[in-house]
Amino acid sequence: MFGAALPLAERYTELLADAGVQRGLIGPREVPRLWERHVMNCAVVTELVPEGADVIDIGSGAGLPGVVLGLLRPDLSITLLEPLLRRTVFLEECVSLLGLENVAVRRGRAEDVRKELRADVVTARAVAPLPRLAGWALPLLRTGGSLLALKGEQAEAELAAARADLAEQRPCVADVIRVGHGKVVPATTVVRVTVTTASDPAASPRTRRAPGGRKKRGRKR
Ligand SMILES: C[S@@+](CC[C@H](N)C(=O)[O-])C[C@H]1O[C@@H](n2cnc3c(N)ncnc32)[C@H](O)[C@@H]1O
Repeated sequence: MFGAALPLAERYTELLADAGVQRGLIGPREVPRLWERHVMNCAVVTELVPEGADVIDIGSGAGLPGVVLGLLRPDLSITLLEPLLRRTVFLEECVSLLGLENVAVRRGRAEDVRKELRADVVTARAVAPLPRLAGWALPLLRTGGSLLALKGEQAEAELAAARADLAEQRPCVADVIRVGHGKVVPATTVVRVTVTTASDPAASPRTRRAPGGRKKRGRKR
C-alpha cells in the first residue's frame, strides 16, 4: 500500500524506534508493533482524505498520523500541531530527514490557533475525548471539511454520547467508519464529523435545545 513511499515509511519507523524511544515519545514495548499498530493503522486513513486537502494533525506527538499521511500523499498540505517542544523538535527532524516538503510543524495548542489556521481535514489520534476534541477541531474546519478522529472499539458509544454536544458546536453530520479491512487487524476505527451549513437537511442539529430547554431551529453561521 505504500508503493514508492515504502522506503520513507520504513525510515520513519526506524526513527520512531530509535530517537522516538530514546526521547520517551514512544514506549519501548511498542517497538515490535510499530509497523502494524501505528504506521499501518494510520496509513489506511488516507483513503478518507480528499485530493489536495489542507490537513491539520492535532496533537501529532511523534507524528501519528500526520507524518504517515504526509509521506504517503505529497498532494496534501499538512500541519503537525503539537504544543510540547520536545515533540516538535523530533517532528522537525523527521520532516527534514524524510524530505517532506508538504509537511510543516507548528508548536501550539489547537484552541489557540483558530484565528490563523484553516483546513479541509483535521486528524487526531489518541488526543482527547470526542466533545473536547470537536471543540478544538470544528472551528478549524472549512464548511464541508471533516474531523477524522482515530478511535478505539468504543467509537460508536463515544459518538452516541457526544452527538448533542457536537450539534451545539457547529452544524455537522457524524458517523463511524472502519478502514483498512484486509490491510490492518483490527481495521482502523475513525469517527468522522463533517461540518455542514445550518440549512443542510443532512445536518444533525435540525432542532436544538436552547439553554432554557425550549427547542429552536439551528442558527445559520
Ligand atoms: C497521547 S499523545 C498522542 C500522540 C499521537 N497522535 C499518537 O497517536 O501517537 C497526545 C498528544 O496531544 C497533544 N495535545 C494535548 N493537548 C493538546 C492541545 N490542546 N492541542 C494540540 N495538541 C495537544 C499532547 O502534547 C500529545 O503529544
